[in-house]
Amino acid sequence: METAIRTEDLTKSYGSVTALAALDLEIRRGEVFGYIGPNGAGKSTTIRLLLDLLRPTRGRAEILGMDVRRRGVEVRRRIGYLAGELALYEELTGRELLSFLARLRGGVERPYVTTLADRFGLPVDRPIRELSKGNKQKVGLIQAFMHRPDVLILDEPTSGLDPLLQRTFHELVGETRDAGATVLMSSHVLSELEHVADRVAMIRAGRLLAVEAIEDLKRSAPRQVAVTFAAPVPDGAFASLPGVSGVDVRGSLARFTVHGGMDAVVKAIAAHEVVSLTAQEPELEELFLDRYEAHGAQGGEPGA
Ligand SMILES: Nc1ncnc2c1ncn2[C@@H]1O[C@H](COP(=O)(O)OP(=O)(O)OP(=O)(O)O)[C@@H](O)[C@H]1O
Repeated sequence: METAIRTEDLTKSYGSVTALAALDLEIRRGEVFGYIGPNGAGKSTTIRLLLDLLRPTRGRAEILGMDVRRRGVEVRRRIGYLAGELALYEELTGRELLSFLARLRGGVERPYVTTLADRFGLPVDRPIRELSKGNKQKVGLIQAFMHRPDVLILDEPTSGLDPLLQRTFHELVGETRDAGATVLMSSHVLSELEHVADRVAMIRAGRLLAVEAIEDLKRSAPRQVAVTFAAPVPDGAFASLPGVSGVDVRGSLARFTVHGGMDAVVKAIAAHEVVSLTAQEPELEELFLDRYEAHGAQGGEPGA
């Protein structure tokens, strides 16, 4: 397995406040990695340490095998970065700013910049200062993607984007991953990541709680099943099946919860004539929140 981003014992303290505590993270090449946590959890701190915009109190970070402190210039050439708080040259138009940044970077294909601007529907000829938050975010996203970097590090990329544009963004992330790039993106809500991320790390109060594959989260999550049969089924029909709980059979309508694989359930259902069936996907957000609560933490801010 090739590693795109690795941190070892990465720690940042501000006086007695530990913004990030001993983070060990390994992000594979070619994966989309979500980084989620509530406000103040330490997401931006991690990202700023990776970009070498902050100096760690302890520990180190590597991108594409290069130490981010010692080889910062080389590292930055290979990455695209979207800051959580954008600072753009307000007097320039989007087109002017993007050409300026493209010249600074070098190696940018102009037609690709135009394609990205068209995809996001950026009004390229208006001064940045006149743009809405969402339109400014588009400029930030385009400059992060335009040189087709090997690694993208995006702090709250969907902030300010409407649902349609979020989809455009997700499609772009998918294509970029398929082309072999690695994407690290932060968010404070899982629903923004679940359609696009391969794995998700949860951070809270500066500490990494868990790293999970979205697929595993979904697979292990309980599903609510409701089946309407053509004729009444026996009361105890599904109670003894593996992973089934909370069975409620009323005449021809059966409801229950399934944990794990659905195979035995589907086969048992198929023994009867089925009129309709729904199996509700769980809200992953809730699953995550359950886990947060299990850790007993309340707020996102680290303790002193
Ligand atoms: N310069 C600083 N001085 C003191 N404390 C700081 C400083 N920068 C960040 N912190 C603290 O570090 C913690 C982590 O902040 P960080 O910005 O990384 O959180 P975040 O997860 O990105 O949150 P958000 O979703 O609100 O952006 C917070 O408690 C914050 O108050």
